[in-house]
Amino acid sequence: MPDVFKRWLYKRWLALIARTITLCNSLVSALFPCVVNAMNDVLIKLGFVPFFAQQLADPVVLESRLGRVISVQRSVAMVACGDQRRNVELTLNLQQAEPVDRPTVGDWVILDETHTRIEQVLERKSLFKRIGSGNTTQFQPIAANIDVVFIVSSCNDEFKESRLERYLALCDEAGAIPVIILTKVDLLDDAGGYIERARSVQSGVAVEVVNALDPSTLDGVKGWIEGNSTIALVGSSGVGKSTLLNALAEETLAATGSIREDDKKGRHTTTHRELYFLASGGLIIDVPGMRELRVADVDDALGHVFEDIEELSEKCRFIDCKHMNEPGCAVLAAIEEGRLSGRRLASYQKLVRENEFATSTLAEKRAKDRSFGKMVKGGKLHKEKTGRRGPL
Ligand SMILES: Nc1nc2c(ncn2[C@@H]2O[C@H](COP(=O)(O)OP(=O)(O)OP(=O)(O)O)[C@@H](O)[C@H]2O)c(=O)[nH]1
Ligand SMILES: [Zn+2]
Repeated sequence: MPDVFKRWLYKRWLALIARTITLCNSLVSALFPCVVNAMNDVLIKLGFVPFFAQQLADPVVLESRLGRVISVQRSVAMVACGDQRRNVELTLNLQQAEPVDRPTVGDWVILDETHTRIEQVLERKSLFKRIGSGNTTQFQPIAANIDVVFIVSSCNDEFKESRLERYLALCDEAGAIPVIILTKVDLLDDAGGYIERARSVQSGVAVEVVNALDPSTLDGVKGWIEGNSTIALVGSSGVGKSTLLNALAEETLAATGSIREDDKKGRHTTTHRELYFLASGGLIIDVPGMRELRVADVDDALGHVFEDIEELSEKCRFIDCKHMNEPGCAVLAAIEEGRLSGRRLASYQKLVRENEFATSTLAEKRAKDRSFGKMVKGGKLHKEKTGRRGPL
């Protein structure tokens, strides 16, 4: 399928999702007027859709105790609740939950009756997550309930195909639509080479090119912000995420900082994740540049991002071909003939290895946690029984 057609399909797909959401909203209003009274404009501007309404049995919760997480600092979260912003604590249960189950930016949450604590996190419709940095093998949630991810990269030495492939795999796993945004196009005579390279990282992926300092170049990017959709801005420090956010918002919402001249790296100006509201509609989560972006559970996602390699490997002589030096390897033949780059195969193999290792470590950990949970439960049960026996 030609790339232009795939990009067109992506845009149509986004428009279809927006229309479906509007249609669902109308259906819910016709069928459940009380729910919809509560699903007022404010909630809808916060990105509320029927997917979340279905999880709430009590309309009172909808009216007064539902909120969207704007930012989280340790055990305190800033939550948009109606027209107000509240600093609320996480309950002890949530503080002790697995990191991935704790509230994160973009989550819909239910507060307790005093509006001082988060009681529950609603099921997410999407979640961008990575394996946390350091020695951990736990998922760290980055942004929840996002529709589109702007993967930002600049037209200079920072640009790396392998980094984009990693972001694309995480985005696919998250269940969001990826758009690669190339910034700093004003510093080049011709950005054609960067555009070509960006398009080569996933068949049909959308690529937009901007000078984030010049609002007149942003029409293509704005086309991806439909209604009250939520967008996550990800990419290395210094690529211009906060600059782009400010330009889209037409006001200074986030601080920006200069980059180092020698290696074009940023200075990690943005230090925490935060959800911002655009006056024109739409919500944007600015994510600080992440030094490490480890993947897990991206088996299917790698199949989508590296569709070309997976298609070629079906023609390899051996079904378990690793494309190292096996005879009859269709992938190596494609490299030999210049139809595939060696860099892309190396990047694919690296991600496959990393994914296999991290996914099996996670599975082991989950199994251990389950058996530990059973042991604790067993012990508690025993105590309760002993307690009840009392006088014996
Ligand atoms: N010439 C030019 N400079 C840009 C562009 N986008 C951003 N910059 C500059 O690049 C520098 C870094 O921009 P930021 O917006 O702070 O980058 P960031 O991605 O938010 O960085 P972190 O907050 O550290 O993650 C600033 O000096 C911006 O003015 C662009 O399109 N063209
Ligand atoms: Zn092969």
